[in-house]
Amino acid sequence: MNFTDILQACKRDYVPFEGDARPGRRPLSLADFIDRAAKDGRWPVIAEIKPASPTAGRLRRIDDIEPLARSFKENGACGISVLTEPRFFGGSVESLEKARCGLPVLRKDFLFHPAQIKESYALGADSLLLISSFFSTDSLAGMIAGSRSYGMEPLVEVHSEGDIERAESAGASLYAVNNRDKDTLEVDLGRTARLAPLIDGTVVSASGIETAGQLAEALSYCDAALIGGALMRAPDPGEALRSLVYGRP
Ligand SMILES: O=C(O)c1ccccc1NCC(=O)[C@H](O)[C@H](O)COP(=O)(O)O
Repeated sequence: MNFTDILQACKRDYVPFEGDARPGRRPLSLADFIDRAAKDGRWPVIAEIKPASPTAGRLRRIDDIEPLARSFKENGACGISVLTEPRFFGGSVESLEKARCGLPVLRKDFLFHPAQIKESYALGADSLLLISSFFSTDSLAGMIAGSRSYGMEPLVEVHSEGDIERAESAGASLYAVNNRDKDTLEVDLGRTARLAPLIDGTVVSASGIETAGQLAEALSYCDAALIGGALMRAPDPGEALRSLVYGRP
């Protein structure tokens, strides 16, 4: 089950959003919260809520998202990433609203359709993930512009130099280097070291970061890190986050 398989399944399951966008909400800026954390002397970490994953299976039973999100905020997170894909990640779109706690909430999903931008805004997201390789340059530019029309700066995920070129041409400013291979799903933290220096913008290193040493290494190339599995597997996810955010090796 690789990225392409998951995307195809998401396309098959997709029901177009026809709800109301509930205009008037001003999304929070992930880049601003990343800067703020760095200025406060915290390691900027986006804490991810991920009940399950294709590589790990069931990670954590989460009966109540709200206290988990609050504990991530209290323990120094600069943002909350919420997996909303149900079949492979055990997520739900309702979790976005529940995760709102004064930090920017990222909708982490395999998004592909322009209507999903309005949907993400309506559901309470402050940002949304766009995986560069899923789009042509023109369609990615359209998705980025569409997100900005709702005040959301999308996090554009790259896996290769080609993905970076497409994202730059499409006008991205907030990037995630995903250390997980799209085909094999293997993690290579060296990808952050190779790709982050090629990017002009705010850069987040995502996937496979488990220890304070790995976080420090990632942050020597990037502005922030996105961590899911290591927090979901911990007996106390807030405490695990705290030791990463404040416990510099
Ligand atoms: O997490 C997976 O197993 C996975 C498999 C296939 C496609 C995507 C996958 N994860 C999505 C993510 O990008 C991660 O949840 C995120 O970067 C956090 O990674 P981690 O800290 O390794 O849980």
